[in-house]
Amino acid sequence: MVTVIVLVVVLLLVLAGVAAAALLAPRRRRVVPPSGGRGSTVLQPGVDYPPGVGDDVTVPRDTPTRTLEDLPLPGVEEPLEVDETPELLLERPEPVAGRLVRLRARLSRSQTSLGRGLLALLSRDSLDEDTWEEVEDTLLTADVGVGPTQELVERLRTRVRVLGTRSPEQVRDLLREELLALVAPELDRTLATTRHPDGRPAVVLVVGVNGTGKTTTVGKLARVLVSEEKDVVLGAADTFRAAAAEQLTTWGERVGVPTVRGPEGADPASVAYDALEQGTQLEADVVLVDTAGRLQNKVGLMDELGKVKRVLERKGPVDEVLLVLDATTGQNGLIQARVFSEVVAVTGIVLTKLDGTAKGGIVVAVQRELGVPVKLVGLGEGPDDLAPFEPAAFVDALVE
Ligand SMILES: Nc1nc2c(ncn2[C@@H]2O[C@H](COP(=O)(O)OP(=O)(O)OP(=O)(O)O)[C@@H](O)[C@H]2O)c(=O)[nH]1
Repeated sequence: MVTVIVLVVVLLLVLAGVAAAALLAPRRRRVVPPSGGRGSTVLQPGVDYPPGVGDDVTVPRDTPTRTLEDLPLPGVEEPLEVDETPELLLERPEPVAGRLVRLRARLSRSQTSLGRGLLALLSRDSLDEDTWEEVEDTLLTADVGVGPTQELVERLRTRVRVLGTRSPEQVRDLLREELLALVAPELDRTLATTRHPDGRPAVVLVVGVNGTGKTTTVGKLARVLVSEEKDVVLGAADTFRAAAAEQLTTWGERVGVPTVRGPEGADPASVAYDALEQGTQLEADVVLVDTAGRLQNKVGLMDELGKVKRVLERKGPVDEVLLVLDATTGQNGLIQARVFSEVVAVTGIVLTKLDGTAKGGIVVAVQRELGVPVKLVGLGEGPDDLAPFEPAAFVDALVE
């Protein structure tokens, strides 16, 4: 009997406790916003959900009333917010095919002394030692480099001897063949810009000394990729120079490509990583990362570049490391190339400002130096003045 009374009392106490808890608990329906992006905005009681106990029900007068479509659905990930330029205002980049042909006039104009100079020398009736020395000087002046120059002169000497009398056409063909061999047409110059099967975008890291044209090249390359119908995301990891991020954003906006940037002086590696994250979320094909122009003798800065690469590699290997070299700096460019290749494994070279120098021979020298192909050439300041490097078209422009 006593046991029954105790059980009844315990039961009554439990019921009373439950009732009290139900009365005291705030009647608030929690709406959990999806993480990140627009979903992280603060939800307003009375706007987004019915006000509960303890909620401030006074809604600011200027709070926009949200429609049903605006409300985030539970469990539905919202897309990342990307500023988009209206379709009508976007520029249409020029197709890539045949660009080098369009820019050929510029190339041949700047390389007159190399191409025409050699043709004139080799067309002389008798090729004495002085003439061969002039041939050698012409090649060296154009930055072909000592080794390749000696090789070429040797081969030309042999072939001219075999030919005997030569027609201008024969001389041209001979020179074209030999210069082409020197430019190594067999090298693979394709750019790795295809999304990986696991959905990861291709990552292209662009490095080089300041002023060589890195930011401009990233902007131009974005246009090349857009013209190939690729989805691109830009990473402004040049946090050293504030204007660089601005410059890159403008390049992107012109063709509707988003740019990820950080505050001035931010860690470049974290900006690069964020760009890759966004690229992945937006299902982009390629993420192009611009880096700060850094002097090759600043060990700390070079370390920083290594860090950018390592951080990107947490998601998978970096697909391309493009080293931007200014063709007008000649041998100095070679020194830079050597230093950069020690820090990051360079996969391709972009030779800029070839329109403003007679030193086109640097193509040969830098490929020899690094064992890496020149993949792109800059031939002007215009937005579409970047062309894939085509050895045959390049040599034709020299000897035409
Ligand atoms: N003529 C010519 N000028 C070029 C070419 N490429 C780049 N430039 C110019 O070179 C200058 C420097 O280019 P940037 O892209 O700002 O150089 P950067 O390497 O990014 O410089 P930092 O951001 O300081 O590291 C700009 O005035 C470009 O217009 C080219 O192929 N031909």
